[in-house]
Amino acid sequence: MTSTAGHDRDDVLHGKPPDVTCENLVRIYRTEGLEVVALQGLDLAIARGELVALVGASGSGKSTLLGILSGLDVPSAGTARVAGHDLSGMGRRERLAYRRSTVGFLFQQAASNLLPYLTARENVELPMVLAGVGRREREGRAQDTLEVLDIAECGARRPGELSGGQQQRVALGVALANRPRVLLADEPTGELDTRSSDDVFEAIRAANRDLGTTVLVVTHDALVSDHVARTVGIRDGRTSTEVLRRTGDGGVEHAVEYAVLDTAGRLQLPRSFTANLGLQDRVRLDLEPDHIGVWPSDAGEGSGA
Ligand SMILES: Nc1ncnc2c1ncn2[C@@H]1O[C@H](COP(=O)(O)OP(=O)(O)OP(=O)(O)O)[C@@H](O)[C@H]1O
Repeated sequence: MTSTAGHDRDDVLHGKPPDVTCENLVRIYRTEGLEVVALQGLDLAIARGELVALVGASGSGKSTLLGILSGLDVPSAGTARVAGHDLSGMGRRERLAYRRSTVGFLFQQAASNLLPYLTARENVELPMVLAGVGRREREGRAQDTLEVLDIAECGARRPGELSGGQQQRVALGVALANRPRVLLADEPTGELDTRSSDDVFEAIRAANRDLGTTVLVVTHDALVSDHVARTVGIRDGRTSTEVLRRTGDGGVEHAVEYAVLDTAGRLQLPRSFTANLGLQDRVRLDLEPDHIGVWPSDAGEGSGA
């Protein structure tokens, strides 16, 4: 078992300080007298320079988490920190600066937010113009960005003259223009065919590798979630599982699925396990020298192991 919160999980964080830290994050929506607990004590740590996929069923809290990390929403309780910013304590000015330069965003239909009368290059330069970056620096950075994302040949074309995948990569260039520490992507390949998805995911990987951008990508796309070193599963507003992939000797990839043990010692047992053994309400735990046994409450003493 492994946990993702805190600063001492070297196997997950590779010894680097985290860029994203959520501890016991809670978000409660109150509408018409009803309370929805969208995040219920979520823990997550993402190291600087990591690329992490976040997966989970509809309603599990993924968009709520991205809303908080993007600085649009604030948690009801718990802490969220991104690149040194405490997201619950930011004033208006810090929040604006945070959204402008610390985080970048890429959405499913990001391409539709490109300005149609500007070329790809001008679209990428626009956030730098707004941030007051000088012309020479702007042009150099736009060129670098287009090259890293493999769309340099599209620089002079307008969005209407580009494929869906190319448009999405230009949108990624816009998100990266001011060199954010962290990129938050919400279903960035959701609307694309396999080939274009591949290109967009490769561009995200290139940003992570060549620009050092820390990436959190929410996805239903197995092409993405099965090809990152770390996939975090979220269930009922908590991180519940993690799949870590390592390439071993001979280039063979190993994927190991872990349950997440949070800072309070809680873990979520997979539904298939609890259903299979009829576990509900309460279970009996036995501490063994190297593992913990979990039995149905009505199982006889000393069973199992
Ligand atoms: N503004 C809101 N007001 C009330 N409840 C909300 C609001 N936004 C989300 N919720 C509820 O919070 C829970 C988590 O929703 P969220 O949108 O974060 O899930 P999600 O994992 O992103 O789902 P999807 O994959 O469908 O986008 C759901 O029960 C949802 O109905």
